[in-house]
Parts: sequence; structure tokens; C-alpha cells
Amino acid sequence: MSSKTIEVEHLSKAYGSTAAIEDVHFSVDAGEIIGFLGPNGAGKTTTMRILAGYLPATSGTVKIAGYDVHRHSMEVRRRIGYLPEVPPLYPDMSVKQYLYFVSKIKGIRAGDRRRQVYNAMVRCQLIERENTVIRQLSKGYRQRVGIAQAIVHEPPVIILDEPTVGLDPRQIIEVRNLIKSLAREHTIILSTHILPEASMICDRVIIINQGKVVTTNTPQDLQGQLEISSGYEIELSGNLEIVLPLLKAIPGVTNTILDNNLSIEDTQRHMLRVTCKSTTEPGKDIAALIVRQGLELHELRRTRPSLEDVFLELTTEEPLSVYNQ
Ligand SMILES: Nc1ncnc2c1ncn2[C@@H]1O[C@H](COP(=O)(O)OP(=O)(O)OP(=O)(O)O)[C@@H](O)[C@H]1O
Repeated sequence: MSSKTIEVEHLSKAYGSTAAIEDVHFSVDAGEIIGFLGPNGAGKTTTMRILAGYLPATSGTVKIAGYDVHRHSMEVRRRIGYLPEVPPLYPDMSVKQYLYFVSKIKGIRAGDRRRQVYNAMVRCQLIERENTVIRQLSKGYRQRVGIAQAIVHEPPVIILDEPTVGLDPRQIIEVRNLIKSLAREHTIILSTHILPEASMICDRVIIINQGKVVTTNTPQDLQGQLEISSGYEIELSGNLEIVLPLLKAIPGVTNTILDNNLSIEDTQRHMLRVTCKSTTEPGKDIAALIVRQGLELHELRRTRPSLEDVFLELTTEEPLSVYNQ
């Protein structure tokens, strides 16, 4: 049996003539926490539902702990906890009643229910609200109940679809902390359209756009992927011919890119982009060189890569950068 806890291969789903996802593939190791990140309509919910066994794929396979979700759906359901976008709560039940109810339909043995419901409530910090009727709970607490129902049968894999959507900032922090606390004992895959959320919680991020996986990487490496954003934007006038090679020779500088589109011919003003290694700060040397060579420096602005840049570069059809090499 493979050491991968989740294996997704060539997964596609079409709704009529709409291809929601196409040839999606990735794998997740035991204990990993993976972010499935993409803009609205990217295919996150479709993928989560197929993984959880709630939606048949058009083609491709998903294995959870070695079991095919389609052919061994009962084995798979025992091993996953699923929080859909809208948690399946019964508003008239108390938290405890609801979790007992769920534990029963999930097939937990009668003798184990009390302990497992209690554990789920402890882990989701629900003990103080165990007798509160669900309709009286805040959205943040309701989401905790949603997570408690996903973990009550102690599954090794948890699938969370947009777990912080619709919560206020304080509740978002609480739910994120709760998810992180679960990561030690579970393999978690969560979908989100919020990039900082993925980078804060996850070991790895899978970016999906228009139904296709665009990249899979750690948040740190994703950041490094867009070196072009690290550098300086410089507005200057004068003769660039001599200065460009000298700029390239400054330690730390990796490239100079002249933005011809923004150059203003008649005033001899140029927009220049100088990229540099993200660990270096050659701004002072760049400015000194420009001035020393007799050019006029109008503006020098530091630009740093952010995960947002990476995300937008990867998921926006028009390239963000207007700079042509
Ligand atoms: N039941 C359906 N019938 C037809 N098309 C659908 C259906 N469900 C989803 N789609 C389409 O499939 C694509 C992927 O949708 P999906 O809900 O999986 O994306 P998502 O990334 O979860 O987006 P969101 O965050 O907006 O829910 C979209 O183009 C969507 O319009």
C-alpha cells in the first residue's frame, strides 16, 4: 500500500458541457496539512466533494488511505471527516445531542459514543456550549460544531471546504487555530480562496485555477517563485546605455528591465525595473550609481514579492507585470 494518504490522479468532472475540473492530480502524505487554493469557480468545492465521496467524478481516481473513493466508499467514509461549505447542522438540537446523533449515523459503537463525543467537544472547545441549542450559537461556534461532526469518528483524514468563510476576524483566528491544533493527529486538506490563510496554516499549497492545478509548493517556495517582484522600480532620465551594464554588475542585482511602454520619449524619462536577490538591499548602490553617471533620478521604489503576487501571476490571464525584457 502507498505511503500517501490521499492520491488524486487525472481527476476530471464535467457538469453537462461545463468542465469544472480537468486532469487534477496531487498527493498528500500522512500528517500533512494542504491548502487547496483558488479563486471563485476554480473547482475547489467540486474537488472536495469528490474526495469526500459525495460526488462521482467523470474520470480519474481518488484513493484515501489506499481505498478508492468510488469502489470502496464505506471504507473511505470511515476514514474521512468532511466539513462542507454549509455544515449539515440541525438547529433545534443542542451541541451534544447533535454530536451523539452524528456519532450514531457514522456507526460509532454505542459504548464509544460518549467518549468520542466528549473528545470532539473538548478538541473544538465546545464543552461550555454542550447544552446550547445550535440555532442560538454564533457563526464561529457553529463552525466549531461543523468541525466537531467531521472529527467525531476520529478519522485520519479531514476535508474542510472553505472553513472560515463568513466568519468575523476573531472567529477566523479561532477556527484557524483549531485547524492547526488538529493537524498533529490528522491529515488535513482545506480549500480556501484566501491566500494568507493557506500560507499561515498549510505545509503545502496546491493552486487551482479554471479547473486545473497550476502549481504545488510550500508557501515559502511559492514566494521565491516570483523573484521578478523583488527589486526596485526606478524613474530616471538621461542616457541609459552606459548605466544599464553597470547596474547589472552591482552585487545582488539579477536583472534590469526597461519598461518601454512607460518610457516617455520626448522627456527622456524611463521606467526601469531592477530585480535583485530577495536577501539583498542594493538600493543605495543603485541610486549612487545613477547619480554618479550624471542621470537624473526621479523616483526609486522598493518592491517586494508577496504571496499575493504569486497567486495573481498564476491565476490571472493577463500577466500582472507590464515589464518587457
Ligand atoms: N451543479 C453544478 N452544475 C453546473 N455547473 C456547476 C455546478 N457546480 C459547480 N459548477 C461549475 O463548476 C465550476 C467549479 O465550481 P466549484 O463550485 O467547484 O468552484 P469553487 O472553486 O468551489 O468556487 P466557489 O469558491 O465560488 O464555490 C464553476 O464554473 C461552476 O460554475
